Amino acid sequence: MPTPLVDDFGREVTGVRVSLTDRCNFDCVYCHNEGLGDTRGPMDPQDDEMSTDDVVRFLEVAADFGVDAVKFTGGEPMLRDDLEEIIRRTPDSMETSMTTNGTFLPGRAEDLVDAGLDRVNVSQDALDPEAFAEITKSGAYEQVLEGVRCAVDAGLAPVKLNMVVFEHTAGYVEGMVEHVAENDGLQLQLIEYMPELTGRPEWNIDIQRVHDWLSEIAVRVEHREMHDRKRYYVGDADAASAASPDAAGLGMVEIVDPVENDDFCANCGRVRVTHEGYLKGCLNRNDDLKSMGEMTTPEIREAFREVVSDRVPYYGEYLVENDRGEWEINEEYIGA
Ligand SMILES: Nc1nc2c(ncn2[C@@H]2O[C@H](COP(=O)(O)OP(=O)(O)OP(=O)(O)O)[C@@H](O)[C@H]2O)c(=O)[nH]1
Ligand SMILES: C[S@@+](CC[C@H](N)C(=O)[O-])C[C@H]1O[C@@H](n2cnc3c(N)ncnc32)[C@H](O)[C@@H]1O
Ligand code: SF4
Ligand code: SF4
Repeated sequence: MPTPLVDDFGREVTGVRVSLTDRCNFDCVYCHNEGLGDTRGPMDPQDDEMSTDDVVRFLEVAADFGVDAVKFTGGEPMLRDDLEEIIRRTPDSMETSMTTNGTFLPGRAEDLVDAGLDRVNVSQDALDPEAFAEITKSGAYEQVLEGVRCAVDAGLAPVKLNMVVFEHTAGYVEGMVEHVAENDGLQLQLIEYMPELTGRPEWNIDIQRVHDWLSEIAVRVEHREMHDRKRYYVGDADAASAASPDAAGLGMVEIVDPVENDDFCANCGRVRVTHEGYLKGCLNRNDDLKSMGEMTTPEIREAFREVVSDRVPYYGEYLVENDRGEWEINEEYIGA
């Protein structure tokens, strides 16, 4: 296995997140679209998207640089008809996962597994059709639940449910935690609402309150190496001694809390790729986009080395805290 590249802050790059499209059939009120703004627009395939061959060539280079995991995302990655082919052609050395809104999983989940998909995260912000409709601007609640069932049936358990915690969803957190504790094959990922790219800071809620509550009810707590994320195991205390964290009665709840969190950024080892084929060192930045040119293998290699060498932690380096406790751009990077 090749040795991963390391950036100037000692962070090994072991994962890539590839946005396959910025099209989407939802219009979630909070959507950061992986840092690229609005998903609204035509739903048909667009000329600006990387071709199947481009994506595969990129993944081959990443694998040569020791990257061992890829996450396909978007927009809605399942709007790509060639998704199965991309997954089939992903290097075997990589763990292959996808984050999706779930609507297209019915009828396709098995094909994705056959193609080599290892894991899936499905966004589900509430167990309430009305709240779901208000957040996603879609009426596809039942379709998403069916999508989750199909993913479990196709062998993708544990399926991670992604829930953004913000003003509209705070009241549904407890119900979602119970839901994953009571149902085998599900895990929950509570994502702190990130206002950096969407505006609306008034929707923030204090994620520390969720940590505190989970610490009280959890039977076990772990730290994940990536981002130093906390994982809480909740449910039947007797199940705590069970060998598998997915044992019946024990649900795993992971918190993704990147906002103003320099520990999170200090443990961030993933490079991003936009649907148009630009490399990006950080979700929150658009001033570090790097073209891969015509996407030949040598050009991709060169751009990959450059993006890694230019990566900096967003909180703690790109943004620094001033005397008043406010985060401001480190002047080193202004106009960089
Ligand atoms: N700022 C920031 N946010 C992140 C990062 N990784 C994940 N997130 C947030 O968490 C959301 C969900 O991430 P996913 O792509 O579903 O999965 P993941 O948690 O990153 O990865 P797995 O746990 O391996 O499936 C992202 O869309 C972001 O909002 C990161 O590196 N930086
Ligand atoms: C941009 S979506 C793309 C994949 C797919 N369309 C989906 O919704 O799962 C990836 C993840 O980002 C999360 N997300 C989007 N905007 C966010 C924000 N402002 N803060 C935190 N998470 C956000 C979504 O909930 C989703 O889980
Ligand atoms: S489904 Fe995903 S990409 Fe689409 S609007 Fe919602 S969060 Fe954004
Ligand atoms: S540096 Fe921080 S904000 Fe940027 S992608 Fe990594 S964890 Fe997210």
